[in-house]
Amino acid sequence: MTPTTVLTIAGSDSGGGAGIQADLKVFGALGAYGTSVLTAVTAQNTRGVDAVLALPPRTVTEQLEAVLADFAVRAVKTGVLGTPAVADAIAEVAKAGRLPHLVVDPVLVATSGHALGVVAAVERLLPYAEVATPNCAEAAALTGAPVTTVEEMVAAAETLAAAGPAHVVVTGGDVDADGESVDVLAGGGRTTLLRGPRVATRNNHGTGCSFSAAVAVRLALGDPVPLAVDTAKEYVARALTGGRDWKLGAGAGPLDHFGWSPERPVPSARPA
Ligand SMILES: Nc1ncnc2c1ncn2[C@@H]1O[C@H](COP(=O)(O)OP(=O)(O)OP(=O)(O)O)[C@@H](O)[C@H]1O
Ligand SMILES: Cc1ncc(CO)c(N)n1
Repeated sequence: MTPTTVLTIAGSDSGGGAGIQADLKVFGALGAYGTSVLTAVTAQNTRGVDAVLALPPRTVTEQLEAVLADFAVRAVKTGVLGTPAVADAIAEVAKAGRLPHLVVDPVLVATSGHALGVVAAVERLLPYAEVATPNCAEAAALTGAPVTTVEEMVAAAETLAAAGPAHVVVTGGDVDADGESVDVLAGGGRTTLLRGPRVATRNNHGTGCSFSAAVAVRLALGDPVPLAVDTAKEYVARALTGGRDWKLGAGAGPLDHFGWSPERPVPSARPA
């Protein structure tokens, strides 16, 4: 048996809950072999981001070429891109058709408010995405319209899907929709609401990274986009539930990526 290979192009989170570290955990938990291209190094913990160092485009390209030259990469996700120059370098490779099943998580701002990316960089890559996964704040920055309700999430997902990516999921981690957590999937002329119970926890660091990484694994394993997104939402809900009472760090703690917690009532995401 040879595992399916997935690639993350993202930044390092020294606290281990988001970024490259979260992605590699998700890949392993969902049964894929993970490779990684580092774009930036953050000094970060559960309380916030203290510093960000973007790597030079050449260093990113060298890592990317090393991985692509030696592994049969079946899906790719991107997170923090660092700079527009790095985004350009990655976009060149995507344009050449060398980044299959590309999932672009347009990371702009950490939950703590620290800037992690710029719209100008994200926009270079979005046209090549099979799935883009902005949260509400990112969808608002990309469309220029407010995104705070489910109706506004639908409008933003449809606007973004009409402008580049084949599919867009606007994730609603920050929107409490009557006790539910609702994501909106738009693409291929259809819009679907994904609903699941909202997990009450402070430990939500890295939900967006984990979600997009899970989508990439499921695409690599052959799921069509709606099923991949549905499965990823369910995975994140389980990981949130499992880590609900964890005390790792004093701020927003990480998820239970590997399902270590013994009692995990399993909420299910269901398309509406
Ligand atoms: N409290 C919660 N309960 C259930 N699902 C949640 C909760 N918070 C987030 N999610 C789910 O997690 C996934 C990621 O969404 P979210 O909007 O939190 O991403 P994000 O803001 O980019 O995350 P982060 O920036 O913290 O990494 C979505 O499927 C969303 O519905
Ligand atoms: C490195 C990194 N990537 C992404 C996020 C967004 O959660 C973060 N906090 N840190």
